[in-house]
Amino acid sequence: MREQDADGTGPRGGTGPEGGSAPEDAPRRGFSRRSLFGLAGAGVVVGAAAGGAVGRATAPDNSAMAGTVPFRGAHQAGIVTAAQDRMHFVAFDVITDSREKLVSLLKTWTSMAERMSQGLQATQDGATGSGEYSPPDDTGEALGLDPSQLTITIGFGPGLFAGAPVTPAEGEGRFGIAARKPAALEQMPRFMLDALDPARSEGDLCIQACANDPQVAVHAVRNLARVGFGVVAVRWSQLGFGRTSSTSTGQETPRNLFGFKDGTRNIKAEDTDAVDRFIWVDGADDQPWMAGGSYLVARRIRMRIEPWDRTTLHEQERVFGRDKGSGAPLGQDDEFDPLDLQSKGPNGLLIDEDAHVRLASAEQNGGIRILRRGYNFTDGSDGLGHLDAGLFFIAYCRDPQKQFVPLQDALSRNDLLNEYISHVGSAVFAVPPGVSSGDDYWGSGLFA
Ligand SMILES: C=CC1=C(C)c2cc3[nH]c(cc4nc(cc5[nH]c(cc1n2)c(C)c5CCC(=O)O)C(CCC(=O)O)=C4C)c(C)c3C=C
Ligand SMILES: [Fe+2]
Repeated sequence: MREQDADGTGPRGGTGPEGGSAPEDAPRRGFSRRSLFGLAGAGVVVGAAAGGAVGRATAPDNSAMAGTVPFRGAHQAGIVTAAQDRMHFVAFDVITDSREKLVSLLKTWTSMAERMSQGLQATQDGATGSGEYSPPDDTGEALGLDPSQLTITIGFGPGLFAGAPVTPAEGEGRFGIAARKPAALEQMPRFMLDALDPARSEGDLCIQACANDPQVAVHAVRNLARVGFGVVAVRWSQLGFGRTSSTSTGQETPRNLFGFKDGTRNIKAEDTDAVDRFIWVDGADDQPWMAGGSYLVARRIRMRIEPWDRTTLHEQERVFGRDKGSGAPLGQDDEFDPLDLQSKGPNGLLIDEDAHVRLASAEQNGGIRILRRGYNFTDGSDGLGHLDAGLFFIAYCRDPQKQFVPLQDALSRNDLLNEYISHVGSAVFAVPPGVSSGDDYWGSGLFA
């Protein structure tokens, strides 16, 4: 992150705020301590892969640190963007009833998010430019760090549309937008075995910051939260340290904390038919302001790693229906071999009737698919001698009621995985389309 940009228009050599900049266009940053480590890390991964050893699928290489992801476009970044290695997710309560203050914050956030995605400080004055007698405009912990493919994605929760109006307004609700609430934006129903903690659930707004450097993601969330003082309050937040799915065919499939490859049959950005069909909202679906947007479902899923670690390999593979080493469907050889749900061995179905992949498959669910973009987490201890570890599951879909809800309903009833997991947090957000040119801002269509 550069200390200050000279003209406020974007990074040197970049394509400006409209086009964003591709990784190749990113500003050259010299050899900081961090980028030397990045190069060394890349070397190790390449070397290991060439030797046939098991490398770290999610290790960031130098280009992953230096690159920027375009902020503007028809869709927000951070959805079909190749999943970065780190995440900081935060849900906010809006604590004002002033529509004007909320809109003003959304405009400020848009400008800051665009700058930070470009590897710039949150504002032009930054950490040191607003004089000795004012609090710095940027908190400073990302100074000297690379952009790290930071993406910042915003979502609007159901609560934003609700509440009694303070002053009579067009569409009712506390911000006059109740009539614009999409039908798809309903809180999740209660699923079987849900053990939800209200303090880790719901929220009026969310920010998903993903990057290949954890400090870059945390810096982004922290600075947005900082300027939201008096308008928003942090309700809950979650750090994620390793992606649990691939969203691009160019990415190696990572592993979750149960040690299994996760994301093999995820929707990939290159499959544009599936992306259009299952992720992006169409203008005719419901509320026109959501055209080009999507819906985000977040589930904090605790994974009982201690009993899992005492379970035999055979049982672990039966639970998922896949081979632990290769990731292949049981009965097949390679990770990407087709899932044959009918194939039988001497003891019956090779993929158990209640195996996770069977119950979650499109074949078993009327063709439904979702985009998975989750992260591993460990958050200290549960106070009972266990690690509080799990998967912060993030799904993007065109209509959560028609995609996530039936899928999770089926899983919650019969999934063999249920013995080892527990859903402890839940939230849903409408993710508006991307920001276009000029003065456009996050949610402009909703507040127009
Ligand atoms: C409601 C949706 C899903 C939840 C919740 C969920 C939790 C969950 N999943 C794993 C690990 C794996 N999931 C895999 C596949 C898979 N999972 C879902 C959906 C949910 N998972 C889908 C739609 C699929 C794809 C099914 C298919 O079509 O084959 C896999 C296998 C590899 C892969 O394809 O990704 C693993 C492994 C965990 C650990 C977990 C909760 C903690
Ligand atoms: Fe899954």
